[in-house]
Amino acid sequence: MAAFRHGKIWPPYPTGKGGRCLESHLFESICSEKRGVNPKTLEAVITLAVEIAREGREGRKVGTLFVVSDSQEVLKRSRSLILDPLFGHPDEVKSVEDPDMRETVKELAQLDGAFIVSDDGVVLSACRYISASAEGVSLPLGLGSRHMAAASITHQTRAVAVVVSESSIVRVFDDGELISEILPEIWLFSRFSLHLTGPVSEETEADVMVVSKKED
Ligand SMILES: Nc1ncnc2c1ncn2[C@@H]1O[C@H](COP(=O)(O)OP(=O)(O)OP(=O)(O)O)[C@@H](O)[C@H]1O
Repeated sequence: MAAFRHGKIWPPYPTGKGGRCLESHLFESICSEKRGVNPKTLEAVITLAVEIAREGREGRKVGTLFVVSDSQEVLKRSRSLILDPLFGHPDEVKSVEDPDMRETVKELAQLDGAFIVSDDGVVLSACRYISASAEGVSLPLGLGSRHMAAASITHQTRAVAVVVSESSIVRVFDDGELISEILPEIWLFSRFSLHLTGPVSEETEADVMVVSKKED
């Protein structure tokens, strides 16, 4: 079972085989204090998102969305698509750093909708439809409704959103803007098109590339 321990993804990928372990400082520039969300929670969510993008589920690609922090405002701007599978479970078992919870999230990620994660790292709700208005949000062309929901909710609240695209790219949104694209190894061997525009920085480690918008 994969786990997030001491700032590392462990065991290495693919799960159960020999290989590398991804040091968490690859995500440090994304998870800085200036995002206004708990950096430890954001890092755990991004690491989980990269795991989902790389592993998929039962041989299939999986896409999903995490909305991190400002959870009361995010809950107000979203609704359950089905009876919430996380409802009624104590917060102690719903930490995004807990290996059992991470496996549960990977299973639930196959369902429609978003996960809502509190600033202190509790996965509060799953399968949420985000109904934030897209007014004033400009998204790079070619991204669909999951990405629009991520951009919109971060425009309307103080949350940061992490999208796992079914095309195995992880994208991070803050303040209604795409701020980072994370490419697992499959993309590094082929042509890929980034949606970030303007000056960007690139970091590569253990077959993961992080491309981030350069801060002003
Ligand atoms: N407002 C929303 N809130 C939560 N989830 C959404 C919302 N809109 C779409 N989704 C989810 O995104 C899924 C894919 O939609 P779509 O293909 O339009 O998105 P996309 O941005 O192109 O994502 P991908 O790159 O994964 O295909 C939907 O099946 C649904 O589960």
